[in-house]
Amino acid sequence: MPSSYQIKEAFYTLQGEGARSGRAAVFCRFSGCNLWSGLERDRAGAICTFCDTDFRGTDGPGGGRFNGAEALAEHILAQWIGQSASGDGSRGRRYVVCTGGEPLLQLDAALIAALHERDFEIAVETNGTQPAPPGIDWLCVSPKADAPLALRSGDELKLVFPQPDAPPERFADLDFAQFFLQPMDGPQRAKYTDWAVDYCRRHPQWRLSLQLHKLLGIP
Ligand SMILES: C[S@@+](CC[C@H](N)C(=O)[O-])C[C@H]1O[C@@H](n2cnc3c(N)ncnc32)[C@H](O)[C@@H]1O
Ligand SMILES: Nc1nc2[nH]cc(C(=O)O)c2c(=O)[nH]1
Ligand code: SF4
Ligand SMILES: [Mg+2]
Repeated sequence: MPSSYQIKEAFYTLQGEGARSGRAAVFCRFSGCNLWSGLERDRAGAICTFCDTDFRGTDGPGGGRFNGAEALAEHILAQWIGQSASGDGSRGRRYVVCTGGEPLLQLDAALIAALHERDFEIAVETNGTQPAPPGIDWLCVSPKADAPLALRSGDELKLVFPQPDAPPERFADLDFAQFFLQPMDGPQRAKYTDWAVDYCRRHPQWRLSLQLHKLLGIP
């Protein structure tokens, strides 16, 4: 039986965070997360309490229930409006960012194969608590203080900062190619941004990730 995927929304924009910020991508936001129900009444008691995202249900723009990997991959392809570059094909390659919610609760080998068949490079934004299927091209892990990490290597580690029980030093020796601090959005964002700037100045292993899409007012 083919898998069924629940998608909150799917949209074409620029990646706003981390090493690949500025790159055109289809964002596929999977519904549901293992660290919070997504209901405001549950937030204070959740494992992850600072989430900036509505990932409940399938009612967002481009959202829905998809029966099978082929159907979802076709839907993602339909969002891609970028032109392919001339040349050897590696420039301007199709790019999909699987996020959520927690994408690794649903992303599987069938969907990875169906996206690769459509010439997508596949990125994942994950809280790192779930094992990852093989074939992901770009893995971004964003640890949460109270959630043990199953994924301890990858392309980038992007820590929302500050988290009192998750100082950057806790992650600095893990096997990632790049390390980012992303100021926690909310009422204190300006102050946390100053703190993150200060930390990156003193610890050059870490780079600053601003959420570009919020600064620009794009999705
Ligand atoms: C909404 S999460 C979805 C993917 C996955 N569940 C995760 O946590 O990585 C996408 C990214 O937004 C970050 N994020 C969530 N809430 C944030 C906030 N209030 N301020 C800054 N970044 C935030 C997460 O840490 C993660 O890097
Ligand atoms: N433009 C844009 N970039 C993003 N990078 C990570 C996002 C996410 O919600 O996972 C996100 C998002 O929601 N929008
Ligand atoms: S783990 Fe990610 S999606 Fe889940 S509540 Fe935290 S930030 Fe939001
Ligand atoms: Mg977001």
